[in-house]
Amino acid sequence: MADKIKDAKIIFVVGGPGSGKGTQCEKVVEKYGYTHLSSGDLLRAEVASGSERGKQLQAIMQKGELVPLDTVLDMIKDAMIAKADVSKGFLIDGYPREVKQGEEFEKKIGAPALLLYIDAKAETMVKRLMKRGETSGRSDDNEETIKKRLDLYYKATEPVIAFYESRGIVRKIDSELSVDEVFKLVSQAIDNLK
Ligand SMILES: Nc1nc2c(ncn2[C@@H]2O[C@H](COP(=O)(O)OP(=O)(O)OP(=O)(O)O)[C@@H](O)[C@H]2O)c(=O)[nH]1
Ligand SMILES: O=c1ccn([C@@H]2O[C@H](COP(=O)(O)OP(=O)(O)O)[C@@H](O)[C@H]2O)c(=O)[nH]1
Ligand SMILES: [Mg+2]
Repeated sequence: MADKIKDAKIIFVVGGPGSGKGTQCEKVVEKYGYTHLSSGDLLRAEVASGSERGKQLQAIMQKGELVPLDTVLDMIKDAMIAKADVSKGFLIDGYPREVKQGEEFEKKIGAPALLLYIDAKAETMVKRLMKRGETSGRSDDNEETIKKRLDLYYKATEPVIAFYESRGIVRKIDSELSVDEVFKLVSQAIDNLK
C-alpha cells in the first residue's frame, strides 16, 4: 500500500461544513486529474446501500456527530488502494476531522504534502448550507444539525489546522470570495507543490 501510493501527492482539504470543500475539489479534479475522496460522500454511499452498517452511520450523521475513526479510515484506504495505479494525487476532503484521525492516517497510509484550509465565516457557512438543504436531500442540512456540525468543527477540527501548521504545510484559502476566485488561490497552492 505505502509503496503503491508513494509517488502520489496527498492533499487534505479541511474546512467547516459548507465552506466549499466539495465545490473546490470538483474543480481540482477537472484541472489536475486528482482523485477526489470525500469522507462524507463515502459514508453517504454506505448509508445509501441500505446495509446494517449504513443504518448505524445514518443515525450518527443525522445528529452531526463523528462516526468511529476506524470506519472512515478503512473506507478511505480502500478507495485509495483502488485508485493507486492510476492516480497522481489524492484530495482527501473532509478528513481529518480531529487530530487523532490525522495521526492514524499517517500511520496507515502516508503523510500529506499540503493541507488546504478552506476558510469561511460561520454565518456564511450556515447560509450556504440552508440554501443547499432546499435541494440536497442531505438529512443533515437542517438548522439543528448544521449547528451541531459547526460546533464540532470548531471544537475538534480546527485543532487539526494548528497541528499541521507547525509542519508548514497549511495553505489558508479565503472562501468568502467567488468560486472562481477561490479556485485561483487553490490552484496557486497546488502549483507550488511541483
Ligand atoms: N457564493 C459561494 N458559494 C459557494 C462557494 N463554494 C461553495 N458554495 C456553495 O456553498 C454550498 C456548500 O458547498 P460545498 O462545496 O458542498 O461545501 P462542503 O464544504 O463540501 O460542505 P460539506 O459537504 O457539508 O462538508 C454549495 O451549495 C455551493 O454551491 C463559494 O466560493 N462562493
Ligand atoms: O471523517 C468523517 C467525515 C464525515 N463524518 C460524518 O459525516 C457527516 C457529513 O460530513 P461531510 O464532510 O460530508 O459534511 P460537513 O459536515 O463537512 O458539512 C459529518 O457531520 C459526520 O457525521 C464523520 O463522522 N467522519
Ligand atoms: Mg462536501
